[in-house]
Amino acid sequence: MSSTFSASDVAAHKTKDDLWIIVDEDVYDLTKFQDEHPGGAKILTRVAGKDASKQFWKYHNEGILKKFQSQLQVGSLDSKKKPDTPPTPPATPPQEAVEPKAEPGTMSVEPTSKAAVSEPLDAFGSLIPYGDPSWYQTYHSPYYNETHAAIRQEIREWVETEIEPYVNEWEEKKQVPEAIYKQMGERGYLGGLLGLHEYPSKYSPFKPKSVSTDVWDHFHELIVTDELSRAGSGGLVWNLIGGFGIGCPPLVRFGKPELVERILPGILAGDKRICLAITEPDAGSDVANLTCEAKLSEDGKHYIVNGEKKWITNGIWSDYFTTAVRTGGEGMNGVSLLLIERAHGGVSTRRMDCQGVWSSGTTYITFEDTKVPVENILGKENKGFRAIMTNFNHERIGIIIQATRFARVCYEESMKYAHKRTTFGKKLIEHPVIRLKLAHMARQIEATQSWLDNLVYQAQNMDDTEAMLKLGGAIAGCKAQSTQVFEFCAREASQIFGGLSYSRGGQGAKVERLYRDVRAYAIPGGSEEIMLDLSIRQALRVHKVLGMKL
Ligand code: HEM
Repeated sequence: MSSTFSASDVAAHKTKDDLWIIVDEDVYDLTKFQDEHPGGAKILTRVAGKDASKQFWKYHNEGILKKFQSQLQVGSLDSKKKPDTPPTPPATPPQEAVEPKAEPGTMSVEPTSKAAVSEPLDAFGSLIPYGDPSWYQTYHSPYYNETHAAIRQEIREWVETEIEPYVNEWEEKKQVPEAIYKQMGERGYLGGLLGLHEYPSKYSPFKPKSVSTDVWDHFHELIVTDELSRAGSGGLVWNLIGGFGIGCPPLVRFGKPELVERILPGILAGDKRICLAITEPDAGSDVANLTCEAKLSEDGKHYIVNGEKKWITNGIWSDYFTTAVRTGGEGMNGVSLLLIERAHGGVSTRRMDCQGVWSSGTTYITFEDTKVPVENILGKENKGFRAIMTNFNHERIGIIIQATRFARVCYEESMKYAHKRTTFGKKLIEHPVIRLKLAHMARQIEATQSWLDNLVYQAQNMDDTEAMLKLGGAIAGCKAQSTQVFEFCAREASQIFGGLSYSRGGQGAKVERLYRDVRAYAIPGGSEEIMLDLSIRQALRVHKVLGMKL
């Protein structure tokens, strides 16, 4: 935007038929827009020709400007400085600035050894305390390095410009544009979201731009999911990675080489979609009891599949279905995993209307005499249960990452709003009752993040079998922890936003939406009740083997 104006130039456009305003030294022509302005036209005429920054920020958040800027901005004030790189606080504060004084009741302790101390990274993001994980905010971390910072920067830029401003619209339409999913492939992100120890370069036609695939690890994967979640929409995240993140890993791990070579590159490029079909109308967390049957044809070349699947994320858009079927007798030893292709025929999908995650495409599927070649089996016949269990850890880690970031979004939005909104003559942040709410949110978010980071580090350093056995319990416990924290934060944020989070859209949009998304996290992937019980049972089983003494 090259045109520059003086404040008096703008002041000349002060009528309903010629209505300009200034927001943060940028000039907007609202003449045509005023009649479609959701806040009304009259309120705009009151600030016509003037600097309306204060009024603007009272009623809107950043996303609005990003969305409308290209359409409405006509220039900037001549007083506006050219943008230069924003000053970032140094990662290590200068020596003289550090004068820690112990608060009453605290102790000042000298570090005893510097051997294990990693250098903190430069500051990134808003620096709202606890608004991002601590490694974003110049604190030390044993897990994150410059390559993690690079992928974080790349995704945040993409999400803030091309996704976040449009999320409300997409959610109402219950669909994310296909182009966004395609970009997930073209940006090389899909290949990095499989929970593998190595990036599958051989099969991925595209690679991430800012990080070499040689160093790609579980923390890069965590960051992709985490930064996507900052858009504050479970529907968006599940649309993009919900089906893929749980449906594709079993294909990669257990599929026959010819099958993997034939279909994986198209999936990783973002051209084809895959989902995981396990849950049935009568079998949710109780996987061993599923009834969808796959009978071997007389010539032994095909399975004939009949049955129903329910609450399947992305099913309506999927080309491939990683499906749990009964190939043998009752219980877990009669279950197999089969890669069913829509092209096999006999596959019907219909959208289900749900409380939350609207743009995720929750689906009811029926298989009627679907003829699947035996080559499409994933792993061995009747040994599918183990594959499903291995997959659960990856799925649950994904849920923990998302739920923890959503809790943080609720907290961050509340913190920003508490600095804007005045009640009873004081900003909300000046009321102790509001600070108490924020404190209870922050302490739980930080505790969950630390547990999550530790679990990801463990998973990174264990092989799949060890991780499945040793981490299964803790991941289940952390899943329940993260969804309860998410639920708590969504509730508290909603109380802070009041009516703004009861109506849809506007400043409370993220909080309103996330509040509706809570159950989509607390129930699937193992309900909280089952997760908590498993967290103890599984840990006891493992620690008995480790030599537990009671
Ligand atoms: C670039 C200029 C502006 C744009 C693009 C814009 C856009 C919007 C949009 C999209 C909404 C719907 C709510 C949301 O999604 O956040 C809205 C609501 C509103 N706007 Fe604006 N607006 C602009 C300027 C202003 C100004 C200068 C004022 C005040 C003087 C104002 C007052 C309001 C009010 C009161 C609401 C309703 C808020 C609510 O429902 O709580 N807007 N605006």
